[in-house]
Amino acid sequence: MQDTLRITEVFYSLQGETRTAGLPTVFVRLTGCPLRCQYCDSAYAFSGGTLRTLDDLLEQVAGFRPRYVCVTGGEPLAQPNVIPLLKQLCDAGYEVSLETSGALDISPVDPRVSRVLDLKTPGSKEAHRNRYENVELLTPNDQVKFVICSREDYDWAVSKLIQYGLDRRAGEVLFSPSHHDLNARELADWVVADNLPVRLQLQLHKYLWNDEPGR
Ligand SMILES: C[S@@+](CC[C@H](N)C(=O)[O-])C[C@H]1O[C@@H](n2cnc3c(N)ncnc32)[C@H](O)[C@@H]1O
Ligand SMILES: Nc1nc2[nH]cc(C(=O)O)c2c(=O)[nH]1
Ligand code: SF4
Ligand SMILES: [Mg+2]
Repeated sequence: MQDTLRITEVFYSLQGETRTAGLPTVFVRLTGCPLRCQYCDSAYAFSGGTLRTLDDLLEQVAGFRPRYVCVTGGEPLAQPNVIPLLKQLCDAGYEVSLETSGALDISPVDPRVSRVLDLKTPGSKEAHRNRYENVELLTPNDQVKFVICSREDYDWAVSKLIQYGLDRRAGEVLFSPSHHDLNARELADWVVADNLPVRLQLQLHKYLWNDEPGR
């Protein structure tokens, strides 16, 4: 029996988030997540999916001839075989990123991967799942993201930014409005008023393609 992963979708699109926003990227979305963030835009990946071998997945990714590959979900780290997948994607020469809730240990991830650690805010209703040991492991190749639902979430994110010196640990600190919960302009004005060392992130794919799966 070959190593397998449960996969919801593999698609080629423009990266809508993070430091590679706007760049053509292959997305590999793993099925299943132990969290239930109030705002989750990918709930269709909680169940279902198809069991795929690593070889089969690597071959499909190669068919797009990408430079960038983003492994997301669901929660990718909930499937142990994501670790060899990430290594093999790096070995194949792609620039690989991993989107993770940060509820699971990020230490086994290949150091060539840019880990995008989402620190869950109180507004997500899953902040109790944050594994703060992960914060100590961040390097300049990694990114930290806060998805912000309200002014209370913003104040909480600023307190974590200061408490952990996140802008010095990670290569990027991203503040993203929770789509439907918070107006992007309001968040932009707060970031400027407070002169924060963070990047406002808008989900480009939602402006381009609304909320369609596979885009
Ligand atoms: C769908 S999750 C999958 C990866 C992983 N489970 C996680 O939470 O990082 C990918 C990213 O989308 C963000 N996201 C989900 N729903 C969102 C929304 N309504 N508005 C803004 N960002 C959202 C998540 O917070 C996370 O940073
Ligand atoms: N275009 C596009 N960019 C993305 N970046 C992160 C995504 C995700 O769902 O994790 C995503 C997505 O679903 N689509
Ligand atoms: S951890 Fe990620 S996939 Fe899971 S519910 Fe939260 S946003 Fe959705
Ligand atoms: Mg998405």
